[in-house]
Amino acid sequence: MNFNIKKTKLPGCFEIIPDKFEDKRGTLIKVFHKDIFLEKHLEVEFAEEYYSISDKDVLRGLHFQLPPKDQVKLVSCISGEVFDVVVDLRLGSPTYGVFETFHLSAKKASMVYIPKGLAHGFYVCKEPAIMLCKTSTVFSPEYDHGIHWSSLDIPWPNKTPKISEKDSKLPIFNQFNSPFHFTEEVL
Ligand SMILES: Cc1cn([C@H]2C[C@H](O)[C@@H](COP(=O)(O)OP(=O)(O)O[C@H]3O[C@@H](C)C(=O)[C@@H](O)[C@H]3O)O2)c(=O)[nH]c1=O
Repeated sequence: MNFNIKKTKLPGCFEIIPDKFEDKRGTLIKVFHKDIFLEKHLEVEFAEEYYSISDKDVLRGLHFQLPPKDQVKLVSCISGEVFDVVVDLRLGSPTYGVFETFHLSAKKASMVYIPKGLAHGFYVCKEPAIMLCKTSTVFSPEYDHGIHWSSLDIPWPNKTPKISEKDSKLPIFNQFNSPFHFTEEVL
């Protein structure tokens, strides 16, 4: 088995397309393989894994943890469909302030590998959307932070999504003083 690792325009951020094993019963998809990830120079030390279940029109994000609790994330949509977004917040990055979008679905099965210093969020196009997320550090509420979803003219499919009260109070990108710095290591 293998993973097709596609570069995105954001250094260190990849779309990962796993092999699909299909037979008359259905499909089997592997979302992580330590040796292959090591070979491809991807993070293998994940500290937590969780999933969220969301209805249509829900938007979660754009989230990240602040240093020193910043984290690599590996996300995939295992039910429904989402419009997924990452934003580069790394000062000195050639793509600082640039976003990348992905269409993730249970059917397509691709994943997004998100390095430290990027904000992440998604909008639910088809419910129930189940998003699986591995993180390289444990959840730390004091370091949990984000930028407002409406930052940067991201072409969200819906301009009036359902969001949490916490997300409605996040600062917009232009008012966020980024503590993240770009390092060549992610290339
Ligand atoms: C993310 C997270 C939340 N929680 C708790 C805090 C809160 O009471 C409840 C819901 O948290 P939130 O509102 O932050 O959940 P949510 O908005 O789904 O947060 C997620 O959004 C997407 C976009 C991501 O990228 C994820 O990494 C994560 O930040 O779950 C944990 O205990 N551990 C966790 O790892």
